[in-house]
Amino acid sequence: MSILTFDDVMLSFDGVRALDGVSFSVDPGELFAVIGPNGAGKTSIFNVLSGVYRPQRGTVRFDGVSLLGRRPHQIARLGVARTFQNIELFSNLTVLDNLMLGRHHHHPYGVLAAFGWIGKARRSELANRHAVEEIVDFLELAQWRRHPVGLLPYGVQKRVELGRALAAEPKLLLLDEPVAGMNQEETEDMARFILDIRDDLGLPMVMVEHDMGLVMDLADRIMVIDFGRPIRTGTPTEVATDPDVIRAYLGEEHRVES
Ligand SMILES: Nc1ncnc2c1ncn2[C@@H]1O[C@H](COP(=O)(O)OP(=O)(O)OP(=O)(O)O)[C@@H](O)[C@H]1O
Repeated sequence: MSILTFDDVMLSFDGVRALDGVSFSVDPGELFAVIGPNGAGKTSIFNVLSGVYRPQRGTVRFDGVSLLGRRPHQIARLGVARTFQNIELFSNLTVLDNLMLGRHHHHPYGVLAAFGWIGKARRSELANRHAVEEIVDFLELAQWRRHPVGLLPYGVQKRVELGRALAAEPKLLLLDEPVAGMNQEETEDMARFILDIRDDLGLPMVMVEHDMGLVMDLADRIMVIDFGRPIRTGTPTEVATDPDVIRAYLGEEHRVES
């Protein structure tokens, strides 16, 4: 039983077809990657998934409910968390405070305090702090926990952003070019954390990424798209040896000998 299904999704802007009959599904615990050349429609898939764009045709279902017509914050509340190509954190706030903000929908104390339930609010705050400290340990952020995010190296900031997404305790994680702009060491660290998220937390992920090596190494399955249409969906080996994929996108140098 899939956790996410995209079925025959069509999205166009003034006659430009960004997505033209895209279908795929993601299984529980699966790391599913979407690759394709510039303008192929990768970001559009994420924007449909997170409620930014509404497709003209097709269905999108997550955990048994339709996502179409829902606003981004409603989709987030259903358990879909996202990281962004450009870091979206509060650079003046510390790592801990940014992670706490990732738990905002676990923060009932505005209302509780208004009714005088301060004790309960305090317990909720402690539970949130505890959850955030677990993420700090998991992503090896302890040495920076009280540093303002804006002063940290780029690769660490991207890791904090991943932590902010995890802080929401999502059921599905969308990773938008998680290693874009990273050096090799930062890329290897991020790859390790992505694998830990899948293997230790069992969290399903959809990843859009240009770094072909990373996608081939990490993903369980890959969908290759071009001009808004899926060319091939399969395991890394199946995709890398598919003649249509090689012709359309990968180039001979990426061919996996089998
Ligand atoms: N808001 C928009 N208005 C008009 N056209 C758009 C809009 N968003 C996307 N498109 C068009 O849809 C197509 C797919 O774009 P999309 O950004 O999804 O591709 P992409 O694969 O993410 O590209 P990149 O790798 O460059 O980020 C492109 O032709 C793009 O110009």
